[in-house]
Amino acid sequence: MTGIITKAIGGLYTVDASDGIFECKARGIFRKKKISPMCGDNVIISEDKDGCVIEEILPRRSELIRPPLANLDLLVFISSTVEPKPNTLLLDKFIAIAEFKKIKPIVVFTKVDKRSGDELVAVYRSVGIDVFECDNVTGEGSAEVRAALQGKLSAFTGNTGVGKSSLLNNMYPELGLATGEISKKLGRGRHTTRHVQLYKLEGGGYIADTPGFSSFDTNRYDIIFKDKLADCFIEFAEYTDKCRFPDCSHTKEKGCAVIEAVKAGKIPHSRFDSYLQMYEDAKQLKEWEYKND
Ligand SMILES: Nc1nc2c(ncn2[C@@H]2O[C@H](COP(=O)(O)OP(=O)(O)OP(=O)(O)O)[C@@H](O)[C@H]2O)c(=O)[nH]1
Ligand SMILES: [Zn+2]
Repeated sequence: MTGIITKAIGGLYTVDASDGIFECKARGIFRKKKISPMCGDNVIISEDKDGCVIEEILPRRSELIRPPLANLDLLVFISSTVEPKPNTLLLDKFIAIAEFKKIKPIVVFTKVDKRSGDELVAVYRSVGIDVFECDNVTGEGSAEVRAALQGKLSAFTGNTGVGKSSLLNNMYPELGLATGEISKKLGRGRHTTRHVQLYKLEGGGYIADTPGFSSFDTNRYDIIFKDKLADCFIEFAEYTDKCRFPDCSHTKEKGCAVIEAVKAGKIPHSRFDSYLQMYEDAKQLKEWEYKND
């Protein structure tokens, strides 16, 4: 039987399989190989008189270590247009990390009833990122986000107060009804538990409750090597091979095609500013400090 791990606590795994939900232990072989099953893992399980066992972990599409989560398809970044104020540097940091991890980033601007998100939306759309606008008071925009999440494994992140819970409640009223305070829990700023958990969505897909992941504290997660950073800004791709110097850092060089594109208005200034800032941060770090796990 195959299934997906929806909870992993103390060596006990909850697996959602076609035949139902099973509590499983892992084969000792995993410990020997130093791999441990994670939430989001697709696994093959077997059942005997002693209970259920995870026999095999299928290849991962993506992998996050903190929080431990496999096969995440989408990282959804929620940002308010007003209060708390949008912070493009933090947003770009998270988008870059998602790109680095081969997870698709999605951006949602909330509170558009109070302030238009048009300018921000234009920036991210021009880059080629999927962007949504939501007014969580009326629920406008939530159906579009929900449709984008259908059939995927997604995680939400965003500063406290941006409207994560409100959006989740608008998108999945059934989740709230079925499980009480779940959607509030999913959106909470300060997590009380340390465990990742997946919630199954009606119509297919899962949402990850990722403790500690909801605040924009990127430094605690991953830092991208400076020579890999440009690849994480997807709109740079069509210019980087046109730079005069093959080892161009795209920060100040003569004949840098990326800088030319910024000047010509083809790459948004705010994105380039974020790149420069992140490049500076990456330069400060010694190699052993990187945790590109
Ligand atoms: N006007 C307006 N208010 C909103 C919108 N979305 C959320 N709010 C309000 O903003 C406040 C914070 O919303 P929450 O949904 O609790 O935000 P959160 O991101 O879940 O916050 P944490 O749980 O602290 O992480 C609440 O008072 C909401 O009513 C919106 O689109 N428009
Ligand atoms: Zn360059």
